[in-house]
Amino acid sequence: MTRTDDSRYLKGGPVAQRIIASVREDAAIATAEGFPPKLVSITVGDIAAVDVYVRNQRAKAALAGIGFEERRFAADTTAGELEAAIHGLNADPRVTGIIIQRPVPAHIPIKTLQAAVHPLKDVEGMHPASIGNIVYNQLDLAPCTAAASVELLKETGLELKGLEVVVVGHSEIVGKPIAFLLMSEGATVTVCHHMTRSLAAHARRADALFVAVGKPRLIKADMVKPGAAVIDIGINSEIGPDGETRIVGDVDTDSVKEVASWITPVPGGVGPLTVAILLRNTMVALNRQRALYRATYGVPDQIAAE
Ligand SMILES: Nc1nc(=O)c2c([nH]1)NC[C@@H]1CN(c3ccc(C(=O)N[C@@H](CCC(=O)O)C(=O)O)cc3)C=[N+]21
Repeated sequence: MTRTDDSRYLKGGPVAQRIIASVREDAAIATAEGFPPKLVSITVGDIAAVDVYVRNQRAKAALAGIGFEERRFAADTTAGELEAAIHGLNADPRVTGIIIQRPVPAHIPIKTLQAAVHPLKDVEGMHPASIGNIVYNQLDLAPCTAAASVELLKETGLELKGLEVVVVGHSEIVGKPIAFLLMSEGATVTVCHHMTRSLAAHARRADALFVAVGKPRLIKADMVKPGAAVIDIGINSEIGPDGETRIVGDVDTDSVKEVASWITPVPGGVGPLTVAILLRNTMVALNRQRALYRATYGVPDQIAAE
């Protein structure tokens, strides 16, 4: 089977546009009903990798009709001060979702911060209660990058039930949630990491290979099964041959695209979809909050009838 280069590329942009268009409709309805969605981003210190993400969040939130507010804290802010700020946002009914941009400075325990976000406002899906939902097969709100990666695999049309999947990288924010999402979809999942003995032997068995470790060109053509789908989640910046800084993933795209049937480009693959999923998660969170509001206060008709 011969395919053009372009048909091998699994691009995130078109899928992201579809999701954002649907979020935009839902956000307009919710706003008209008196529940405007609003996302608050928390950044601690100055990190270039976070800047790109926040810039895209702001732009896409505006497109979708979701309010966006950025709270920037100095690198020497204490964990206590950040927790207090999060508690304030939890209590503010105008705030739908809170996202803590990672990484945070080393003196801040990220898990404590993530756990401080009220589970109903956890649009990142990183609270222990949210991760627990994934384990229990409730998949409507998952960590954004993981959900984006799985969404792109679905674009291939491959049957996930029984699919041999290998995930390289076992981070809490990407690798582990991908493994749980795919297990819930019926895939057979192997998770590899820095202690794995033969990465190549595992990777070569995969019908779908997910890579999220932060090592440029870790995955070469001889580690990929012919016809596989390769989802590259790495974001590494390096100096290109022209002396300019460029972003590359964890996969040696030029060689792997000759072997794989599908490959996500970096940039233009998982990244744009990650932002779209964050906005979709914000609407899921809003709907959960509205359901709780209704359950607590009832609908006007019911109250009048009592
Ligand atoms: N709590 C938390 N959750 C995250 O998911 C998270 C984070 N912190 N910290 C930073 C990293 C990085 N990240 C990106 C997401 C999308 C693009 C993105 O949209 N990239 C586009 C455009 C790049 C560009 O505009 O240059 C692309 O790949 O095509 C980039 C980076 C999420 N992260």
